[in-house]
Amino acid sequence: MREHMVLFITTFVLTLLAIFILIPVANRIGLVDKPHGRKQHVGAIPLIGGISVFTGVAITLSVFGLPGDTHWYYLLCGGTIVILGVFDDFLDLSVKIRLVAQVMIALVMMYGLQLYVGNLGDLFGLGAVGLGYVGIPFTVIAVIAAINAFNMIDGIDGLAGMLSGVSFVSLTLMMGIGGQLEHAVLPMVLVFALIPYLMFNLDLVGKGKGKIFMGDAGSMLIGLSVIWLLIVGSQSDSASFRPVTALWVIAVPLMDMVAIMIRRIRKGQSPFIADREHLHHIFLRLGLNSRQALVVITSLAAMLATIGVVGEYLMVPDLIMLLLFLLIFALYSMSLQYIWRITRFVKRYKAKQRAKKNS
Ligand SMILES: CC(=O)N[C@H]1[C@@H](OP(=O)(O)OP(=O)(O)OC/C=C(\C)CC/C=C(/C)CC/C=C(/C)CC/C=C(\C)CC/C=C(/C)CC/C=C(/C)CC/C=C(/C)CC/C=C(/C)CC/C=C(\C)CC/C=C(\C)CCC=C(C)C)O[C@H](CO)[C@@H](O)[C@@H]1O
Ligand SMILES: O=c1ccn([C@@H]2O[C@H](COP(=O)(O)O)[C@@H](O)[C@H]2O)c(=O)[nH]1
Repeated sequence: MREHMVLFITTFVLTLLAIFILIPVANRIGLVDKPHGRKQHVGAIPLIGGISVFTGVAITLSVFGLPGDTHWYYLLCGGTIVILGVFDDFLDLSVKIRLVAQVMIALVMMYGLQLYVGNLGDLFGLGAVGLGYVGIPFTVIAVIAAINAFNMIDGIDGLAGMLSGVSFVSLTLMMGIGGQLEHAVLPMVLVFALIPYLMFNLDLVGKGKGKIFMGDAGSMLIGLSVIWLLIVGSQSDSASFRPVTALWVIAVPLMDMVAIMIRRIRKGQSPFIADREHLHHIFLRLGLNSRQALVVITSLAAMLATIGVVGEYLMVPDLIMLLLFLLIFALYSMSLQYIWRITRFVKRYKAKQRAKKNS
Protein backbone atom coordinates (compact mmCIF):
# COMPACT_ATOMS: atom_id res chain seq x y z
CA MET A 1 0.00 0.00 0.00
CA ARG A 2 2.84 2.39 0.92
CA GLU A 3 4.61 1.86 -2.40
CA HIS A 4 1.33 2.47 -4.20
CA MET A 5 0.88 5.76 -2.35
CA VAL A 6 4.38 6.79 -3.58
CA LEU A 7 3.24 5.99 -7.14
CA PHE A 8 0.04 8.02 -6.77
CA ILE A 9 1.71 11.03 -5.16
CA THR A 10 4.48 11.01 -7.78
CA THR A 11 1.85 11.07 -10.55
CA PHE A 12 0.06 13.96 -8.84
CA VAL A 13 3.26 16.02 -8.45
CA LEU A 14 4.54 15.30 -11.98
CA THR A 15 1.20 16.20 -13.57
CA LEU A 16 1.06 19.40 -11.52
CA LEU A 17 4.61 20.30 -12.61
CA ALA A 18 3.77 19.55 -16.24
CA ILE A 19 0.76 21.89 -16.02
CA PHE A 20 2.88 24.73 -14.61
CA ILE A 21 5.52 24.25 -17.32
CA LEU A 22 3.12 23.78 -20.23
CA ILE A 23 0.72 26.70 -19.63
CA PRO A 24 3.20 29.38 -20.79
CA VAL A 25 4.45 27.12 -23.61
CA ALA A 26 0.89 26.63 -24.90
CA ASN A 27 0.22 30.36 -24.76
CA ARG A 28 3.43 31.05 -26.68
CA ILE A 29 2.87 28.48 -29.47
CA GLY A 30 -0.87 29.08 -29.75
CA LEU A 31 -2.05 25.69 -28.45
CA VAL A 32 -5.11 27.41 -27.04
CA ASP A 33 -8.88 27.17 -27.47
CA LYS A 34 -10.38 30.49 -28.51
CA PRO A 35 -14.11 31.11 -28.17
CA HIS A 36 -16.13 31.22 -31.40
CA GLY A 37 -19.47 29.84 -32.57
CA ARG A 38 -20.36 26.83 -30.44
CA LYS A 39 -17.30 27.40 -28.21
CA GLN A 40 -18.73 29.74 -25.62
CA HIS A 41 -16.03 29.95 -22.97
CA VAL A 42 -14.16 33.11 -22.02
CA GLY A 43 -10.57 33.80 -23.19
CA ALA A 44 -7.90 31.72 -24.90
CA ILE A 45 -7.54 28.54 -22.82
CA PRO A 46 -4.38 26.37 -23.01
CA LEU A 47 -5.18 22.89 -24.35
CA ILE A 48 -2.61 21.10 -22.22
CA GLY A 49 -4.65 18.95 -19.81
CA GLY A 50 -4.15 15.77 -21.83
CA ILE A 51 -0.43 16.28 -22.41
CA SER A 52 0.09 17.01 -18.70
CA VAL A 53 -1.89 13.98 -17.53
CA PHE A 54 0.00 11.76 -19.97
CA THR A 55 3.36 13.22 -18.89
CA GLY A 56 2.60 12.50 -15.22
CA VAL A 57 1.37 8.98 -15.89
CA ALA A 58 4.08 8.12 -18.44
CA ILE A 59 7.02 9.19 -16.24
CA THR A 60 5.56 7.45 -13.19
CA LEU A 61 4.91 4.18 -15.03
CA SER A 62 8.31 4.28 -16.75
CA VAL A 63 10.18 4.82 -13.47
CA PHE A 64 8.21 2.54 -11.16
CA GLY A 65 6.86 0.04 -13.70
CA LEU A 66 3.87 -2.23 -13.16
CA PRO A 67 3.72 -6.02 -13.03
CA GLY A 68 3.88 -7.50 -16.55
CA ASP A 69 4.85 -5.41 -19.55
CA THR A 70 1.47 -4.33 -20.88
CA HIS A 71 1.97 -0.81 -19.49
CA TRP A 72 4.58 -0.22 -22.20
CA TYR A 73 1.89 -0.89 -24.82
CA TYR A 74 -0.48 1.36 -22.87
CA LEU A 75 2.12 4.15 -23.03
CA LEU A 76 2.69 3.51 -26.74
CA CYS A 77 -1.05 3.68 -27.54
CA GLY A 78 -1.61 6.57 -25.10
CA GLY A 79 1.36 8.53 -26.48
CA THR A 80 0.13 8.01 -30.04
CA ILE A 81 -3.37 9.19 -29.23
CA VAL A 82 -2.01 12.23 -27.39
CA ILE A 83 0.10 13.16 -30.45
CA LEU A 84 -2.95 12.63 -32.69
CA GLY A 85 -4.99 14.80 -30.33
CA VAL A 86 -2.43 17.61 -30.30
CA PHE A 87 -2.44 17.66 -34.12
CA ASP A 88 -6.23 17.68 -33.98
CA ASP A 89 -6.23 20.55 -31.48
CA PHE A 90 -3.93 22.54 -33.78
CA LEU A 91 -5.26 21.58 -37.20
CA ASP A 92 -8.77 20.10 -36.78
CA LEU A 93 -7.98 16.82 -38.52
CA SER A 94 -10.54 15.16 -40.80
CA VAL A 95 -12.80 12.42 -39.40
CA LYS A 96 -11.14 9.96 -41.79
CA ILE A 97 -7.60 10.57 -40.47
CA ARG A 98 -8.80 10.37 -36.88
CA LEU A 99 -10.70 7.12 -37.41
CA VAL A 100 -7.82 5.46 -39.30
CA ALA A 101 -5.43 6.37 -36.47
CA GLN A 102 -7.89 5.08 -33.86
CA VAL A 103 -8.26 1.76 -35.71
CA MET A 104 -4.46 1.37 -35.74
CA ILE A 105 -4.30 2.14 -32.03
CA ALA A 106 -7.05 -0.43 -31.35
CA LEU A 107 -5.05 -3.07 -33.24
CA VAL A 108 -1.82 -2.31 -31.34
CA MET A 109 -3.81 -2.42 -28.10
CA MET A 110 -5.20 -5.89 -28.89
CA TYR A 111 -1.72 -7.08 -29.82
CA GLY A 112 -0.16 -5.61 -26.66
CA LEU A 113 -2.80 -6.98 -24.34
CA GLN A 114 -3.19 -10.23 -26.28
CA LEU A 115 -6.88 -9.64 -25.61
CA TYR A 116 -10.00 -8.57 -27.42
CA VAL A 117 -13.72 -8.58 -26.62
CA GLY A 118 -14.36 -12.20 -27.52
CA ASN A 119 -16.81 -12.89 -24.72
CA LEU A 120 -20.01 -10.92 -24.05
CA GLY A 121 -20.84 -12.92 -20.93
CA ASP A 122 -23.79 -15.15 -20.17
CA LEU A 123 -26.26 -12.74 -21.80
CA PHE A 124 -29.07 -15.26 -22.29
CA GLY A 125 -28.56 -17.65 -19.39
CA LEU A 126 -27.31 -20.33 -21.81
CA GLY A 127 -23.58 -19.93 -21.22
CA ALA A 128 -21.04 -17.35 -22.36
CA VAL A 129 -21.77 -15.68 -25.70
CA GLY A 130 -18.51 -16.04 -27.61
CA LEU A 131 -17.76 -13.82 -30.57
CA GLY A 132 -14.82 -15.74 -32.00
CA TYR A 133 -12.90 -13.63 -34.51
CA VAL A 134 -15.88 -11.27 -34.87
CA GLY A 135 -14.60 -10.06 -31.52
CA ILE A 136 -11.73 -8.29 -33.31
CA PRO A 137 -13.87 -5.83 -35.34
CA PHE A 138 -16.22 -5.59 -32.34
CA THR A 139 -13.29 -4.50 -30.18
CA VAL A 140 -12.18 -1.95 -32.78
CA ILE A 141 -15.71 -0.46 -32.72
CA ALA A 142 -15.77 -0.47 -28.90
CA VAL A 143 -12.38 1.32 -28.78
CA ILE A 144 -13.53 3.96 -31.30
CA ALA A 145 -16.82 4.32 -29.42
CA ALA A 146 -15.12 4.87 -26.04
CA ILE A 147 -12.51 7.30 -27.40
CA ASN A 148 -15.11 9.43 -29.14
CA ALA A 149 -17.68 9.22 -26.35
CA PHE A 150 -15.24 10.94 -23.97
CA ASN A 151 -14.23 13.40 -26.68
CA MET A 152 -17.86 14.39 -27.15
CA ILE A 153 -18.66 14.73 -23.45
CA ASP A 154 -15.77 17.17 -22.89
CA GLY A 155 -17.90 20.27 -23.32
CA ILE A 156 -18.16 21.94 -19.90
CA ASP A 157 -15.62 22.47 -17.15
CA GLY A 158 -14.83 19.36 -15.16
CA LEU A 159 -17.10 16.96 -17.02
CA ALA A 160 -14.60 14.74 -18.84
CA GLY A 161 -12.43 14.68 -15.71
CA MET A 162 -15.25 13.82 -13.32
CA LEU A 163 -16.95 11.22 -15.56
CA SER A 164 -13.68 9.43 -16.22
CA GLY A 165 -12.99 9.70 -12.48
CA VAL A 166 -16.25 7.82 -11.84
CA SER A 167 -15.19 5.13 -14.33
CA PHE A 168 -11.66 4.82 -12.91
CA VAL A 169 -12.82 4.60 -9.29
CA SER A 170 -15.41 1.93 -10.22
CA LEU A 171 -12.71 0.01 -12.09
CA THR A 172 -10.28 0.25 -9.17
CA LEU A 173 -12.95 -1.07 -6.81
CA MET A 174 -13.99 -3.98 -9.01
CA MET A 175 -10.43 -4.94 -9.94
CA GLY A 176 -9.29 -4.64 -6.31
CA ILE A 177 -12.16 -6.68 -4.91
CA GLY A 178 -12.24 -9.10 -7.84
CA GLY A 179 -8.61 -10.20 -7.42
CA GLN A 180 -6.98 -8.14 -10.21
CA LEU A 181 -4.95 -6.11 -7.73
CA GLU A 182 -2.02 -5.67 -10.13
CA HIS A 183 -4.38 -4.05 -12.66
CA ALA A 184 -6.21 -1.90 -10.08
CA VAL A 185 -3.18 0.42 -9.80
CA LEU A 186 -3.44 2.01 -13.27
CA PRO A 187 -6.95 3.46 -12.84
CA MET A 188 -5.91 4.95 -9.49
CA VAL A 189 -2.75 6.43 -11.06
CA LEU A 190 -5.06 8.06 -13.62
CA VAL A 191 -7.28 9.44 -10.85
CA PHE A 192 -4.25 11.06 -9.21
CA ALA A 193 -3.24 12.59 -12.56
CA LEU A 194 -6.76 13.95 -13.01
CA ILE A 195 -6.84 15.75 -9.64
CA PRO A 196 -4.36 18.53 -10.57
CA TYR A 197 -6.01 18.81 -13.99
CA LEU A 198 -9.41 19.32 -12.38
CA MET A 199 -8.02 21.88 -9.92
CA PHE A 200 -6.98 24.05 -12.89
CA ASN A 201 -9.87 23.17 -15.20
CA LEU A 202 -12.41 24.08 -12.52
CA ASP A 203 -10.55 27.31 -11.69
CA LEU A 204 -9.89 26.19 -8.11
CA VAL A 205 -6.34 27.57 -8.39
CA GLY A 206 -4.74 30.40 -10.34
CA LYS A 207 -7.40 33.02 -9.55
CA GLY A 208 -9.05 32.69 -12.96
CA LYS A 209 -5.73 32.83 -14.84
CA GLY A 210 -4.74 29.17 -14.65
CA LYS A 211 -7.66 27.62 -16.47
CA ILE A 212 -6.82 24.75 -18.83
CA PHE A 213 -8.76 22.31 -21.03
CA MET A 214 -8.08 18.62 -21.77
CA GLY A 215 -8.07 19.21 -25.52
CA ASP A 216 -8.81 16.37 -27.92
CA ALA A 217 -5.47 14.90 -26.77
CA GLY A 218 -6.78 14.52 -23.22
CA SER A 219 -10.35 13.43 -23.88
CA MET A 220 -9.19 10.76 -26.34
CA LEU A 221 -6.48 9.57 -23.91
CA ILE A 222 -9.13 9.19 -21.22
CA GLY A 223 -11.46 7.25 -23.53
CA LEU A 224 -8.62 4.96 -24.55
CA SER A 225 -7.61 4.38 -20.92
CA VAL A 226 -11.18 3.51 -19.91
CA ILE A 227 -11.70 0.98 -22.71
CA TRP A 228 -8.22 -0.48 -22.08
CA LEU A 229 -9.16 -1.17 -18.46
CA LEU A 230 -12.66 -2.40 -19.35
CA ILE A 231 -11.14 -4.98 -21.66
CA VAL A 232 -8.51 -6.05 -19.11
CA GLY A 233 -11.16 -6.21 -16.38
CA SER A 234 -13.78 -8.14 -18.34
CA GLN A 235 -11.83 -10.24 -20.82
CA SER A 236 -8.64 -11.55 -19.14
CA ASP A 237 -8.41 -15.04 -17.70
CA SER A 238 -8.45 -13.39 -14.29
CA ALA A 239 -11.44 -11.12 -15.22
CA SER A 240 -12.85 -9.26 -12.21
CA PHE A 241 -16.23 -8.24 -13.67
CA ARG A 242 -18.65 -9.31 -16.39
CA PRO A 243 -18.68 -7.67 -19.85
CA VAL A 244 -22.19 -6.27 -19.32
CA THR A 245 -20.94 -4.32 -16.28
CA ALA A 246 -18.60 -2.43 -18.66
CA LEU A 247 -21.63 -0.71 -20.15
CA TRP A 248 -22.63 0.70 -16.73
CA VAL A 249 -19.11 1.93 -15.97
CA ILE A 250 -19.11 4.08 -19.12
CA ALA A 251 -22.89 4.66 -19.25
CA VAL A 252 -23.27 8.44 -19.50
CA PRO A 253 -20.68 9.17 -22.24
CA LEU A 254 -21.82 6.07 -24.16
CA MET A 255 -25.52 6.96 -23.97
CA ASP A 256 -24.83 10.58 -24.90
CA MET A 257 -22.83 9.53 -27.97
CA VAL A 258 -25.24 6.87 -29.22
CA ALA A 259 -28.29 9.11 -28.63
CA ILE A 260 -26.78 12.09 -30.42
CA MET A 261 -25.66 9.96 -33.37
CA ILE A 262 -29.16 8.50 -33.71
CA ARG A 263 -30.70 11.98 -33.48
CA ARG A 264 -28.35 13.44 -36.10
CA ILE A 265 -28.95 10.52 -38.50
CA ARG A 266 -32.74 10.81 -38.03
CA LYS A 267 -32.52 14.51 -38.86
CA GLY A 268 -30.63 13.61 -42.04
CA GLN A 269 -27.39 15.15 -40.72
CA SER A 270 -23.92 13.65 -40.55
CA PRO A 271 -23.36 12.00 -37.15
CA PHE A 272 -19.87 13.50 -37.18
CA ILE A 273 -20.79 17.19 -37.28
CA ALA A 274 -20.32 19.00 -33.97
CA ASP A 275 -23.23 20.83 -32.33
CA ARG A 276 -24.51 21.99 -28.94
CA GLU A 277 -27.08 19.23 -28.39
CA HIS A 278 -25.16 17.00 -25.97
CA LEU A 279 -26.44 16.13 -22.52
CA HIS A 280 -24.45 18.93 -20.85
CA HIS A 281 -25.75 21.49 -23.37
CA ILE A 282 -29.30 20.36 -22.65
CA PHE A 283 -28.85 20.93 -18.91
CA LEU A 284 -27.45 24.39 -19.63
CA ARG A 285 -30.50 25.09 -21.80
CA LEU A 286 -32.72 23.94 -18.94
CA GLY A 287 -31.30 26.86 -16.95
CA LEU A 288 -28.59 25.15 -14.89
CA ASN A 289 -25.20 26.82 -14.74
CA SER A 290 -22.10 24.89 -15.74
CA ARG A 291 -21.29 23.81 -12.14
CA GLN A 292 -24.85 22.61 -11.49
CA ALA A 293 -24.85 20.66 -14.77
CA LEU A 294 -21.51 19.13 -13.74
CA VAL A 295 -22.91 18.01 -10.37
CA VAL A 296 -26.12 16.58 -11.87
CA ILE A 297 -24.39 14.67 -14.69
CA THR A 298 -21.60 13.36 -12.44
CA SER A 299 -24.18 12.18 -9.90
CA LEU A 300 -26.09 10.45 -12.68
CA ALA A 301 -22.92 8.72 -13.89
CA ALA A 302 -21.99 7.70 -10.33
CA MET A 303 -25.49 6.30 -9.80
CA LEU A 304 -25.38 4.24 -13.00
CA ALA A 305 -21.86 3.00 -12.24
CA THR A 306 -23.02 2.03 -8.74
CA ILE A 307 -25.93 0.04 -10.21
CA GLY A 308 -23.37 -1.76 -12.39
CA VAL A 309 -21.01 -2.49 -9.51
CA VAL A 310 -23.79 -3.60 -7.14
CA GLY A 311 -25.35 -5.71 -9.91
CA GLU A 312 -21.96 -7.34 -10.34
CA TYR A 313 -21.65 -8.32 -6.68
CA LEU A 314 -25.25 -9.41 -6.30
CA MET A 315 -24.72 -11.47 -9.47
CA VAL A 316 -27.88 -10.07 -11.04
CA PRO A 317 -28.20 -12.07 -14.28
CA ASP A 318 -26.41 -10.52 -17.29
CA LEU A 319 -29.63 -10.36 -19.31
CA ILE A 320 -31.41 -8.31 -16.62
CA MET A 321 -28.44 -5.93 -16.37
CA LEU A 322 -28.38 -5.52 -20.16
CA LEU A 323 -32.17 -5.03 -20.46
CA LEU A 324 -32.14 -2.53 -17.59
CA PHE A 325 -29.33 -0.62 -19.31
CA LEU A 326 -31.21 -0.58 -22.62
CA LEU A 327 -34.41 0.50 -20.81
CA ILE A 328 -32.63 3.43 -19.19
CA PHE A 329 -31.16 4.35 -22.57
CA ALA A 330 -34.65 4.19 -24.16
CA LEU A 331 -36.07 6.45 -21.42
CA TYR A 332 -33.14 8.82 -21.84
CA SER A 333 -33.59 8.99 -25.64
CA MET A 334 -37.35 9.49 -25.30
CA SER A 335 -36.96 12.31 -22.81
CA LEU A 336 -34.50 13.99 -25.21
CA GLN A 337 -37.18 13.93 -27.91
CA TYR A 338 -39.41 15.93 -25.62
CA ILE A 339 -36.63 18.19 -24.46
CA TRP A 340 -37.92 21.26 -26.23
CA ARG A 341 -41.28 20.83 -24.52
CA ILE A 342 -39.54 20.19 -21.19
CA THR A 343 -37.30 23.25 -21.70
CA ARG A 344 -40.34 25.43 -22.37
CA PHE A 345 -42.13 23.97 -19.32
CA VAL A 346 -39.14 24.62 -17.05
CA LYS A 347 -38.74 28.17 -18.35
CA ARG A 348 -42.44 28.91 -17.81
CA TYR A 349 -42.32 27.34 -14.31
CA LYS A 350 -39.29 29.44 -13.40
CA ALA A 351 -40.94 32.62 -14.70
CA LYS A 352 -44.02 31.83 -12.60
CA GLN A 353 -41.88 31.26 -9.50
CA ARG A 354 -40.07 34.55 -10.12
CA ALA A 355 -43.39 36.39 -10.58
CA LYS A 356 -44.69 34.83 -7.35
CA LYS A 357 -41.58 35.96 -5.46
CA ASN A 358 -41.86 39.50 -6.79
CA SER A 359 -45.57 39.89 -6.00
C1 LIG B 1 -18.93 15.27 -33.67
C2 LIG B 1 -19.24 15.70 -32.28
O1 LIG B 1 -20.21 15.23 -31.71
N1 LIG B 1 -18.46 16.59 -31.72
C3 LIG B 1 -18.65 17.06 -30.34
C4 LIG B 1 -17.30 17.23 -29.68
O2 LIG B 1 -16.59 18.16 -30.43
P1 LIG B 1 -15.01 18.04 -30.63
O3 LIG B 1 -14.59 19.31 -31.25
O4 LIG B 1 -14.35 17.59 -29.40
O5 LIG B 1 -14.86 16.86 -31.65
P2 LIG B 1 -15.00 16.94 -33.20
O6 LIG B 1 -16.30 17.52 -33.57
O7 LIG B 1 -13.80 17.61 -33.73
O8 LIG B 1 -14.95 15.40 -33.59
C5 LIG B 1 -15.41 14.32 -32.84
C6 LIG B 1 -15.00 13.05 -33.45
C7 LIG B 1 -15.33 12.60 -34.65
C8 LIG B 1 -16.17 13.35 -35.58
C9 LIG B 1 -14.78 11.31 -35.12
C10 LIG B 1 -15.68 10.06 -35.01
C11 LIG B 1 -16.93 10.18 -34.26
C12 LIG B 1 -17.71 9.21 -33.89
C13 LIG B 1 -19.02 9.60 -33.40
C14 LIG B 1 -17.32 7.78 -34.01
C15 LIG B 1 -18.28 6.84 -33.40
C16 LIG B 1 -18.06 5.53 -34.11
C17 LIG B 1 -18.49 4.38 -33.72
C18 LIG B 1 -17.95 3.21 -34.40
C19 LIG B 1 -19.41 4.28 -32.58
C20 LIG B 1 -20.57 3.40 -32.85
C21 LIG B 1 -21.14 3.13 -31.56
C22 LIG B 1 -21.96 2.17 -31.25
C23 LIG B 1 -22.70 1.39 -32.23
C24 LIG B 1 -22.16 1.92 -29.79
C25 LIG B 1 -21.99 0.53 -29.31
C26 LIG B 1 -20.61 -0.02 -29.37
C27 LIG B 1 -20.23 -1.08 -28.68
C28 LIG B 1 -19.22 -1.96 -29.26
C29 LIG B 1 -20.86 -1.42 -27.34
C30 LIG B 1 -20.00 -1.34 -26.13
C31 LIG B 1 -19.14 -0.21 -26.07
C32 LIG B 1 -18.33 0.04 -25.06
C33 LIG B 1 -17.49 1.24 -25.17
C34 LIG B 1 -18.19 -0.84 -23.84
C35 LIG B 1 -17.26 -1.89 -24.24
C36 LIG B 1 -16.84 -2.84 -23.24
C37 LIG B 1 -16.83 -4.17 -23.27
C38 LIG B 1 -15.70 -4.79 -22.57
C39 LIG B 1 -17.82 -5.13 -23.84
C40 LIG B 1 -19.22 -4.74 -23.92
C41 LIG B 1 -20.07 -5.90 -23.58
C42 LIG B 1 -21.34 -6.02 -23.79
C43 LIG B 1 -22.07 -7.01 -22.99
C44 LIG B 1 -22.04 -5.24 -24.81
C45 LIG B 1 -22.63 -6.15 -25.80
C46 LIG B 1 -24.06 -5.95 -25.95
C47 LIG B 1 -24.66 -6.04 -27.11
C48 LIG B 1 -23.96 -6.35 -28.37
C49 LIG B 1 -26.11 -5.79 -27.14
C50 LIG B 1 -26.44 -4.42 -27.72
C51 LIG B 1 -26.05 -3.30 -26.85
C52 LIG B 1 -25.20 -2.30 -27.22
C53 LIG B 1 -24.49 -2.33 -28.55
C54 LIG B 1 -24.95 -1.14 -26.33
C55 LIG B 1 -25.29 0.11 -27.07
C56 LIG B 1 -25.16 1.28 -26.29
C57 LIG B 1 -26.20 2.03 -25.94
C58 LIG B 1 -27.60 1.69 -26.23
C59 LIG B 1 -25.96 3.29 -25.25
O9 LIG B 1 -17.47 17.70 -28.37
C60 LIG B 1 -18.15 18.97 -28.26
C61 LIG B 1 -18.26 19.31 -26.80
O10 LIG B 1 -19.14 18.53 -26.12
C62 LIG B 1 -19.53 18.90 -28.94
O11 LIG B 1 -20.10 20.20 -28.96
C63 LIG B 1 -19.42 18.34 -30.36
O12 LIG B 1 -20.73 18.10 -30.83
O1 LIG C 1 -13.38 21.78 -19.67
C1 LIG C 1 -13.98 22.25 -20.67
C2 LIG C 1 -13.96 21.63 -21.91
C3 LIG C 1 -14.63 22.19 -22.96
N1 LIG C 1 -15.34 23.33 -22.80
C4 LIG C 1 -16.07 23.94 -23.91
O2 LIG C 1 -16.46 22.97 -24.87
C5 LIG C 1 -15.86 23.25 -26.12
C6 LIG C 1 -15.59 21.92 -26.75
O3 LIG C 1 -14.39 21.88 -27.25
P1 LIG C 1 -13.98 20.81 -28.36
O4 LIG C 1 -12.81 21.42 -29.03
O5 LIG C 1 -15.15 20.64 -29.21
O6 LIG C 1 -13.59 19.60 -27.58
C7 LIG C 1 -14.64 24.12 -25.79
O7 LIG C 1 -14.25 24.93 -26.85
C8 LIG C 1 -15.21 24.96 -24.65
O8 LIG C 1 -16.01 25.98 -25.15
C9 LIG C 1 -15.36 23.97 -21.58
O9 LIG C 1 -15.97 25.04 -21.42
N2 LIG C 1 -14.67 23.40 -20.53
